[in-house]
Amino acid sequence: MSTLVKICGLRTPETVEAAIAAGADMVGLVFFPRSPRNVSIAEAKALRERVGGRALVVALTVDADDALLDAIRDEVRPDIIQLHGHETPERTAATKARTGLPVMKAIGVAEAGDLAQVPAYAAVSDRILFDAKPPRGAVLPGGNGVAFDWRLLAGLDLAKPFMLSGGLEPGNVAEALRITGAPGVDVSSGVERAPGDKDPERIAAFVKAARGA
Ligand SMILES: O=C(O)c1ccccc1NCC(=O)[C@H](O)[C@H](O)COP(=O)(O)O
Repeated sequence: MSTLVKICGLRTPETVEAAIAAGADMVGLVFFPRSPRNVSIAEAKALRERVGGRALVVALTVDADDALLDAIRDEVRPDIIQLHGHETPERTAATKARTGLPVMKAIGVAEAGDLAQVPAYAAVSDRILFDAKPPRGAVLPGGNGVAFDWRLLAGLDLAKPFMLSGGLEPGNVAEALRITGAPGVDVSSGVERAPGDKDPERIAAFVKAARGA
């Protein structure tokens, strides 16, 4: 089966079009004001309308309150909510129930022990996203361009679909897929010229490399 590809942190119509033209399955919109990839509700709504049904729209939130979740659900109408903060399994389940949308919970990985929490989240999530834990002192909980040891996921037996992220780029995604056997990959920094500035050529190269793996 073809590898699922998510391009995260898109902010402009041009880069949304580049991701779709490259064949991305999912486009991620970041709702986190401290991120250089942050979008307002109004900007996200316009991007969402542009995407139409050509890709799945993922709304990325970080410990969002109910008001923000409601605004995203009602105005942006994403296909999936990504939870990238310290949401507990209970909060993850409540978010799914409140929004009525599939939920993808991000789990930060640095060592094998970090995987102990996976069953609790897999029970209440539709999909798991394995990402590198942010480096000490990082401002962002994700989108840091840092990889973790992919061998930690080798042989993973998970009843839910999952995606791999963290430090992926056109030049290493095939190797990451070979080691992890992940059914999907997610990238942000690895397809940028600078934080928040996506490069259409790198987006195309990334999708091609992931699909060729
Ligand atoms: O990308 C951001 O700015 C961001 C901000 C706050 C929370 C999460 C964020 N990104 C999460 C993602 O899904 C990224 O695609 C993932 O962490 C991989 O990022 P990268 O290592 O830069 O490819």
